[in-house]
Amino acid sequence: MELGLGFSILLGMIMGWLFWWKWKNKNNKEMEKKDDGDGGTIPKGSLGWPLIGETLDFITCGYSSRPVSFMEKRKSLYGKVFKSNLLGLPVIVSADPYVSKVVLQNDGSTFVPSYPKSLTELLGKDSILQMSGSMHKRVHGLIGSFLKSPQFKSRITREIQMSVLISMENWKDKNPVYIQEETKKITFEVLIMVLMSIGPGEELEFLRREFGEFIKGLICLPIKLPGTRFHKSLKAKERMVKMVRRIVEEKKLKLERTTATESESEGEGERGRRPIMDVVDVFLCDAVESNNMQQQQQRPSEVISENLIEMMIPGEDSVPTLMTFAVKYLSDSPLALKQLTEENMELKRRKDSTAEEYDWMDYMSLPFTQDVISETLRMTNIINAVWRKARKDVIIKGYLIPKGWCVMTSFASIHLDEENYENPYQFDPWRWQKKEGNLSNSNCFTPFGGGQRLCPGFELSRLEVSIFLHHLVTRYRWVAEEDYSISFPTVKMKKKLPIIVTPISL
Ligand code: HEM
Repeated sequence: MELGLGFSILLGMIMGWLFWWKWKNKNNKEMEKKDDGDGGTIPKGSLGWPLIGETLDFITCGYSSRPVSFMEKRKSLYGKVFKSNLLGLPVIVSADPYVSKVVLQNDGSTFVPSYPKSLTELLGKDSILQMSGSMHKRVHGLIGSFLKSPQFKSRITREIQMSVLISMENWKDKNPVYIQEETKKITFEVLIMVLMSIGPGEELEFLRREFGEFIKGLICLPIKLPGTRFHKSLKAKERMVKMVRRIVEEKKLKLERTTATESESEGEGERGRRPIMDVVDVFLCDAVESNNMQQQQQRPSEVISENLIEMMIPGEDSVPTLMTFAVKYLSDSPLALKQLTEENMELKRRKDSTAEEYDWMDYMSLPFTQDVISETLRMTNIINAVWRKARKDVIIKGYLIPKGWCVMTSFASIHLDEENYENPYQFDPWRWQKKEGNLSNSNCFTPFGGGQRLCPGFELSRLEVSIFLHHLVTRYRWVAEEDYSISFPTVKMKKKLPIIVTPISL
């Protein structure tokens, strides 16, 4: 009896699989028929196994020492643009700089961001990462202009310096120093300062703890049952929203009072003088200035709080990873470390002799330091790809991307392609001085994405790393203990990069 039941289930599964396979092939053939009509062809490639597609190979390569091997294998079979099926979705993978550029530069009319379900649910419907069109353009512009403003730059330079120096102060008693942990503490402090002007203390620690809990659920099964990973993340987010909302409301009250006083005493012209200290101010002032307070009052603090929490996601892990890998590459490349130290010592001597404060430009205009950062970004591929979904059929360079399919623009494949970079696996900051061939082609270097969604934090990230490296090499010598990188699900050093530091006596 049991044998009979088992056999029936097995037969049922085989029949189901055959139907699915037949249906899928029919669908593909229909798609390919479409190719002839309008001039584009769906790229070559394989959709892999039923349901799982090529996901297993994708993940296995991700865990290996060479995560781009998934792309490399298929590039050699099908070319730089190929089709696949990943995480249950039909995908066009692009390792072609031009195709990726066209996808990234789209204004949202053809391509919209595509994220795993767990992430979209945790972010909520008003999320910046998911919005598109004119609303996205406005919010992106507001954040970008704030982060580029001279007032912000000079204030944040001082804040970052302070945070780096306080952290490094204790290092000599800490050996070994775990770079990945130390940098995470520094950059989280900076991020929260940028977003809502909260300095070290209980509130910062609360956010650090809850955010750590929240992000664990970004890539998991989106099941809301108590006890599940996803449910714990949702709860952590609720606690954060509650706290951030209080801060937003306090600031809003202050802003409303100032606005009322201004209108009574000095008139409209004075509004531009309101100091904008952080991203909360940016959002609140925008609401006032666009005379939008009424609409904003319906659910303002909630949406602003959610947006702020969501802005922590791209900023929280990426900058410390960049710092950690810069230290790793420099530890393995004594010549680069020597040149970087000389350049930074020169700046330190100049500053010490004049007793002048450092400003944004002092750090950002060190050419070799910037080359070290570019080379670290190229090799580390912190965000190795972005995903978009096609809202309609589109043809790029003769490739048809069907409506509903995703496009994965693989930055890592382009950054590690020997057609674009000679000896791509070699850490060579000097290559940026030559600026030959494809190095001058900005489509071949996109660690911060591109087009409408170009990372608004790109200069801030470079500044943070420049300040960190400056104070590291002018204060300490170090020896790195053995460690190695892992790439899945995110890039990091397996043992958090322990280093033994010795203070430099000048
Ligand atoms: C090394 C550090 C960083 C890297 C490599 C990085 C990379 C990226 C990339 C590739 C994107 C584009 C995503 C897409 O096209 O869908 C992006 C978007 C974004 N990044 Fe960064 N990021 C970094 C640091 C930061 C920091 C410090 C902040 C916060 C201040 C930040 C805030 C954002 C935001 C808000 C977006 C979304 C922009 C939009 O969709 O309009 N990022 N980042």
